[in-house]
Amino acid sequence: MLKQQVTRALGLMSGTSLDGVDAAVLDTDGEVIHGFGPTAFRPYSAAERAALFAAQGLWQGDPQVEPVAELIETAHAEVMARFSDIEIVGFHGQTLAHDPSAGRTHQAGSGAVLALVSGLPVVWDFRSSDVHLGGQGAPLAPFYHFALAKYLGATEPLAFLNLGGVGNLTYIDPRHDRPDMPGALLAFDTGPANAPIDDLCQARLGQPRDTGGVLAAQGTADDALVAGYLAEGYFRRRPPKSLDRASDLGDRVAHLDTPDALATLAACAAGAVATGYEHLPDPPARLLVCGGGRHNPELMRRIAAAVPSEVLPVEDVGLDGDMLEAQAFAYLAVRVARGLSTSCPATTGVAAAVGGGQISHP
Ligand SMILES: Nc1ncnc2c1ncn2[C@@H]1O[C@H](COP(=O)(O)OP(=O)(O)OP(=O)(O)O)[C@@H](O)[C@H]1O
Ligand SMILES: CC(=O)N[C@H]1[C@@H]2OC[C@@H](O2)[C@@H](O)[C@@H]1O[C@H](C)C(=O)O
Repeated sequence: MLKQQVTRALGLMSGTSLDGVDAAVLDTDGEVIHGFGPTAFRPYSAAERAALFAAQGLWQGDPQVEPVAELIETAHAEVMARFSDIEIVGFHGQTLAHDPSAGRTHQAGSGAVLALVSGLPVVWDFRSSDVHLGGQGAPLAPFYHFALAKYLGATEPLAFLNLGGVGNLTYIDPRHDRPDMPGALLAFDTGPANAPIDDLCQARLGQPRDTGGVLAAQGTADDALVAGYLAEGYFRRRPPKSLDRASDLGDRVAHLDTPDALATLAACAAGAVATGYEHLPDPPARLLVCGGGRHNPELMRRIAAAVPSEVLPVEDVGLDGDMLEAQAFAYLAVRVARGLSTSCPATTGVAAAVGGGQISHP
């Protein structure tokens, strides 16, 4: 087991938006953040994206997974080769399927292969033990968000919002000493965020996203559709709770023209965040936003209008919003190596604080 020492860890994240592999170096002992290192992004080609999209819903053991896992491992090996002086790697893999109610989650790609390729210890399969113990298996970034709140010197509750393919919200009370203490954290997936927007753009326009939210800004949201959607079970259910990439939002907006459909999807994503606030102990003064959705001004405008917090991209407090999740898996890798927990009842609903992930050595 790793001793309590500052370790240079590389985190690798390939998220539900299927845009590419984020890679970021973090210096940490698994508790305190000591510094941030270099970062890299390795985009998926259109063909790789299409293969990952087609593989959504596949479980471990399906023969169709093998070529997709190879694609994922190759892309990650390429980006790992750009780094030096790394001591340990946190490899998230690519979520292909997620059904915590059945105790199952699937992050494709083998950390054992990457350990052999890189010659480094690789921590991976972060979510399985959590779902085996009755947890949602997600979100896992909250323990890192807690460490970031300490790093920022926060003394009052604040929240982080990640706007990836799916959105997730973490409420932090930094007056607590440890992330797994009751009251220190509350976290959950808010709802679909960029994934339905990207899928609609891909299907109708052959482009991967609504860059800058330009099209959504030209449309009018169908407020009745948004209100009906947000009245449904998931949004009302108390956390912990998590989501798969899949949603039926594309079908729901199929009758709308493209700008109106995109405005409606942005309103659903923003409304899901605002509805999520109903589950927080108190509205935090500041909502710090990371993930690709913060590059979409239309999404950010709608969130700022819908929540009683100051809404800021994490860059406003000196962090890197494109690399925060990759840093999170660097942080969690060091925690796993030190035998520390990576989730707790308030973040995933797991029965007790648990450390996820297995370690593969070269
Ligand atoms: N300039 C931009 N304008 C609009 N949207 C953007 C822009 N840049 C990125 N995005 C959106 O952000 C997405 C990528 O976000 P991010 O990398 O945070 O997601 P992810 O980590 O893959 O997902 P998750 O957090 O759900 O695992 C893109 O797919 C796109 O929808
Ligand atoms: C099953 C899965 O991969 N979930 C992702 C997804 O993308 C965003 C949201 O849904 C979050 O719950 C999680 O990722 C981040 C990194 C997390 O675990 O914190």
